[in-house]
Amino acid sequence: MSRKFFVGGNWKCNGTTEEVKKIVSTLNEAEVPSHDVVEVVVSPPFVFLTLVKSLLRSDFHVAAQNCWVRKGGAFTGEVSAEMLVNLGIPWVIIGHSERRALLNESNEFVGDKVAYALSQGLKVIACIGETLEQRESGSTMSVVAAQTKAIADKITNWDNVVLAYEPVWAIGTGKVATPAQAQEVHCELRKWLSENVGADVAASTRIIYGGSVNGANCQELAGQPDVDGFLVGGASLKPEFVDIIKSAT
Ligand SMILES: CCCS(=O)(=O)CCC(=O)O
Repeated sequence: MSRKFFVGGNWKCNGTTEEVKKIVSTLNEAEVPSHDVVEVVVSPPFVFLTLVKSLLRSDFHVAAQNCWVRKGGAFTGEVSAEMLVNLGIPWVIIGHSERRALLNESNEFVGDKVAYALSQGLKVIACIGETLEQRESGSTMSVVAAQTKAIADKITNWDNVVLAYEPVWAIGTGKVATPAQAQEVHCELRKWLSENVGADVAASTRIIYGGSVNGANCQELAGQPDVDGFLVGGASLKPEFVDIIKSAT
């Protein structure tokens, strides 16, 4: 089964109105493979979501960088899944390592959030990944399997889930996993899905890589059989994001 390549751009907490308009203009003018070949989603800060959605080309889509998902209303400062649906924002990133580490979002809480976001009609980029300490102790696969299990325990339909493997030690550090390291984890994750969820889900679920992807390393990473795309940080704010989109194989 072929899996459509997926390239997400996580702008994190960056940009002014003018800078956002400039990035969108660059994306709107870019010549990229058709949407049948690559699915492109950009994720601006909440405050720019509707502006980007209103200006972005129709074959690219917008994602929120998180959403609050618990019945009984959202905490001050949060944006609920329902609000994103109301605004016509189709995608949301959930479980990013920065939220897991800094806001203590547990595996179970992330699983609940993924399930609730899907139940509201959102499509989810679900992030998993190990820390440097966990990798150096040899527990990478047990960590990412536990994170994936916490999601699998709460959902039955994976059609609108993209799994994003983010080695925490590669985020914002300039350190990138080697293609072999990324392929090894992606392959093991697909095997875990096959053994614990089902062969069809394993074959169809996009597993994308995130962690210091740029225009120079994207081709080799994209050439790995179980790397189905990227979630790109800093480079997604630069024109080289177009080169990363073009790395779709
Ligand atoms: C899977 C999340 C990756 S991300 O969105 O944090 C980008 C990280 C980077 O490119 O440094």
